[in-house]
Amino acid sequence: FIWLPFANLGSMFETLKQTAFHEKLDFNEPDSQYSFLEFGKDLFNNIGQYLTSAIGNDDKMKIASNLRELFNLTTTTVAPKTPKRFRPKIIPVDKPETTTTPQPMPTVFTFPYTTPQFTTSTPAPEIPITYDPRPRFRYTTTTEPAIIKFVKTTKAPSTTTEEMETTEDDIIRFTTTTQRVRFATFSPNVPVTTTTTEAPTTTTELHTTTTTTPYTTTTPTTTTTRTTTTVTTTTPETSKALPQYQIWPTTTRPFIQTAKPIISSSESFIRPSSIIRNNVWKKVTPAVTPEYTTSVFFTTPMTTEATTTEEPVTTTVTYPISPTEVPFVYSSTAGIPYIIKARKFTRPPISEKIAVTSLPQIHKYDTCVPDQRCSIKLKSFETSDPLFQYCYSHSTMIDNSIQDLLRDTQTATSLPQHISWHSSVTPEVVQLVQTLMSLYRPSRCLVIGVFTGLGLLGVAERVDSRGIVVALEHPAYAVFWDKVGQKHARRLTATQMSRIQMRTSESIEKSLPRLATNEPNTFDFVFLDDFKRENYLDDYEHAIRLIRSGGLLIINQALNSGGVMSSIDHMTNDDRVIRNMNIRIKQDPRVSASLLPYGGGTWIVTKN
Ligand SMILES: C[S@@+](CC[C@H](N)C(=O)[O-])C[C@H]1O[C@@H](n2cnc3c(N)ncnc32)[C@H](O)[C@@H]1O
Repeated sequence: FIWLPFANLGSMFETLKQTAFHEKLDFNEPDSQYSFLEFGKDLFNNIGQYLTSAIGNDDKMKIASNLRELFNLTTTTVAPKTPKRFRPKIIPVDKPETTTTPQPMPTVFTFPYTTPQFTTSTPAPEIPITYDPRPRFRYTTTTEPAIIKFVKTTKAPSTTTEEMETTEDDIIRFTTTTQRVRFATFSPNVPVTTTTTEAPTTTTELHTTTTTTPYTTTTPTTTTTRTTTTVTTTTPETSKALPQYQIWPTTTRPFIQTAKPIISSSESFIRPSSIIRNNVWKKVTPAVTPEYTTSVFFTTPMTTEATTTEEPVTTTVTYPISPTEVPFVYSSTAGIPYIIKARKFTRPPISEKIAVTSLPQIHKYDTCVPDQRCSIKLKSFETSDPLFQYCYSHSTMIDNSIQDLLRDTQTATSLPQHISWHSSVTPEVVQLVQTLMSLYRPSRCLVIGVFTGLGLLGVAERVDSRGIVVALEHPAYAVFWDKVGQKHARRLTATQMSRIQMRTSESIEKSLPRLATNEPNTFDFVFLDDFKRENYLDDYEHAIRLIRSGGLLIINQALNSGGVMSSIDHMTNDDRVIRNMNIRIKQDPRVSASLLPYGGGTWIVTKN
């Protein structure tokens, strides 16, 4: 009674009455402790008004006590109400998470490290972390079925033979294409040297045969002369057709291919033997090798011309043409059929400009420049810093097939403008992933972002023999795995290959939350290497939900080429998101994590 507000006793009694009503207490019962409410309301109203106007607070308390005695009221403790139904705690989604706990001042050394000095011009304020811990998408379906893809490719050298009829008047012009690959060697304190290597070539040979067949009609005897030219194309084995180079020699310095192939053309003219008479291309068999697609175009109809000779003549002429990696065979005479061989997938026609601009730029690891976006090159592709080169070159060498895949990624065609082979994970990170995976052989692995599959194959090699590797990729970019990565997946055993579950039916923004909703806490290992860095914060949250306690998460490209250290004015959007993610990981009580300045910046995160 005395705890209630004292301003207006009348309304106070009204309130009590309401309470009693809600508690289902009958205040009209004479025995009820609330029975005074009904009769005393008006009386107390008057007393209340009097008290309010006439006396001070202390006196009010005394009077209240007297009134209690007067009406023989006992103070009873009312049991707290049990909540009628569960009310979930509402977590603010957009509010920034801030740490309010004051950090003790370090005495001996500073940890975590202080803000770098180079950002003094505009001190970077803390960027609010806006992340939504709830799944964005709710799906009722179960996990989508695994799509397991197998590739079967042949890599043996192949020879194809095409036969055609031709004539001496016809000048057959062969455009031969030489591929030269420039690549540079660089290592600590050694200037860049550029070497040019001739790519092994395909040889084409012409064998011309003329057969004259007599046949009898009327006098005189008529014979048909038919000239056949055989074009034999020999394609060397793919692996030999590409220049050999190594990324991680264990004993010598790193030797990195940095340039793309330059294609130059030369022409040679061949006049077939004078015996050849007929201008007829009789038969053209498309040369289909595993590496080539051949298109055959005919622009003239087949004709035969009969001439009179005494006896059949057979002659063979051989024209070796070398090099002809991508031969164009056609006639100088209009209307003569020609053959165009489509270019090999891994050998795109690359303009001189691209080849020249792709020569390596040597970056030394350095501090950032004030008033600019910070750009630090740390990847083995880019740095010539002695420390990093030493570390990278002394790391265990990744196997040849991963080097081959990297090389094919470098020369792969049809890369959209915004993707280059630089999007590929670096070999040193694949090495790091494999080393960590060897420690505890995870069973259920997830690779977010596949591209040509360098990381995916690295993971597939180390996954436990009973495990699986789920790989998420955008449908629009799945082509790189299909066309480049899968070719190299043949080095995996059939069981290793069958462990890869490629999911490319929807974008990561959809597939990852769905997976996190359906299969939380089930993955032993997650490799996050998404191209869309603006999703990194969300991806991190989903990845943490997916990983079991004790599981491992590796995040590639966590420094965004140093951009995360820029002052706020010079940050790109991606820099901001990755910086927020880094802050989030630093503050995340669920994990224990280390950020290494290795590759493009690598997070090693374990879930507690
Ligand atoms: C940096 S690359 C991954 C490199 C790869 N981990 C490797 O081992 O070389 C990023 C990949 O994420 C994919 N990606 C980007 N945005 C995506 C999205 N929204 N959904 C699905 N995949 C996406 C891109 O297609 C690209 O292949």
